[in-house]
Amino acid sequence: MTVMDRQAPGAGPVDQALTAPPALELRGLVKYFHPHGRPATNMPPAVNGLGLQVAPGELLTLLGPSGCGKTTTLRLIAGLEEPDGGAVWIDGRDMTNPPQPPERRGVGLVFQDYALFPHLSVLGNVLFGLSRLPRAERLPRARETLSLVGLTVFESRMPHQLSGGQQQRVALARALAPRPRLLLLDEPFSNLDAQLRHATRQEVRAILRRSGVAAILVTHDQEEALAFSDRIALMRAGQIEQIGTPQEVYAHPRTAFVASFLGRSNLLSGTAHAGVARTVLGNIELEGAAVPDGPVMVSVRPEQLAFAEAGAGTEAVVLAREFKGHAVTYTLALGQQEVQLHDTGQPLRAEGERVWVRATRAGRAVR
Ligand SMILES: Nc1ncnc2c1ncn2[C@@H]1O[C@H](COP(=O)(O)OP(=O)(O)OP(=O)(O)O)[C@@H](O)[C@H]1O
Repeated sequence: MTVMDRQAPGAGPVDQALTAPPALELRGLVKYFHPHGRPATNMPPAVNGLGLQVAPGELLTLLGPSGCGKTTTLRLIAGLEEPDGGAVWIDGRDMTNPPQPPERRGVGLVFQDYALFPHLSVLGNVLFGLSRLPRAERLPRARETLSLVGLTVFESRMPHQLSGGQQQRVALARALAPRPRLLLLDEPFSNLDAQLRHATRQEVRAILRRSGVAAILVTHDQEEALAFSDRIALMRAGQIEQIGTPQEVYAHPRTAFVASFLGRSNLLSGTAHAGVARTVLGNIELEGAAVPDGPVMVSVRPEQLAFAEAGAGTEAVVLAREFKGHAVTYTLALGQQEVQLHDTGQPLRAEGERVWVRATRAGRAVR
C-alpha cells in the first residue's frame, strides 16, 4: 500500500468512520501540572476531562486562547506527557494502559520551528525518520514522500537553502514518511509571514488529503481553523466548549465565548418571549431550538446587521469605520451599547453620522 492509496477514492472521513476504528479517541483525559513538583489542590487541571473522536482521514483543529490546554492535549496524545486520568486510543489501541512510548504510537509530529537537522540535506532529513524501516525500503519511501509534498527537485539542498514554507514541507515529509496513523501539527504556520502562511496552509491541507492521514492542528488563529478543518474543537480551560464543522460552530455558537472567539459577534442582552428577543436593536427572532421566555443573551454577527431607511430600524451613531477594500466594518453606538456592522456597499458612512440599523436575520441565543 502506498501513502496515496490509504484512502479509497471518494471515501471521506465519515464513510471511513463507519468501517474503521477512530484514528483517535480521547476518553476523559485529565492532566495536572504540579508547580515545584508538589500537588497543588487549588490549581485547576490543564486538561480537564477532555473527550473526542477523530475519524480516519479527518482534519480536526484544536482552537482556543493561550493557556487553554491545546499543546498539553497534543503532548498527551503523542505520549510526551502522562495523563493523570482518562485514556488515549489511537487506531483502536489503548496507548495509556499500559503507557506506550511516543515511538510506539504511530504518530507524526510537526512543530512551529520545523526542527530540521541543518547539517543534513532535504533527503537526509526525511531518511532520518525511517531508521525503523528495512534498509532497502528507506530511499524509495523517502523519495515517494518528497514527491507527495512536491519537493523532489530539492532533495540535495540543505535546509538553509530553502524558504520557510519549503522547510515546513520538509518537516511535513519527515513526519509523513513513516506513514503515521495520526499527524499532530502544533502551530506549524506561525513562523511564516502572512502571505506564505496562507499558501503553505493550503498546500499542507492538500497534501494531508492526498495522504489520507488523520491530523490534529493546534492553533489560536481562528481564520486558520476555519479554512483548514473538517471540524473545530473550541477549547476553554482544559475542556471542549463546542465541537463541529467550521460552518456549524460559526453559524450556531452555543456560548458567548464561542460566538466571540470564532469571528466577531455582537452580544446583546434582551428578554425572550415566544421565540423573539426584545433587545436594544428591537425585536430579533431567535433561531434554533425553542428558547425559554425570560432574560436571554443574543449573538448577532456583524454581517447580520444592515443599514436601514431612516425610521425603519434603530437609530445609532457611527463611532468608527474600518475600511478593508471589499468591505467596511462600522462600530456604532446605540445608546450605551456598541455594535459592529459589516457593510459591502456604498455609500460610505462618516464617523459621527446618524444612521438606522436593523437585524437582517434571526439571532442566536447563547449561554
Ligand atoms: N510543563 C508545565 N509545567 C507547569 N504548567 C504547565 C506546563 N505546561 C503547560 N502548563 C500550564 O498548563 C496550561 C495549559 O498550557 P498549554 O501550553 O497546553 O496551553 P495552550 O492552549 O497550548 O497555550 P498557547 O496557545 O499559549 O500555546 C497553562 O496554564 C500552562 O501554564
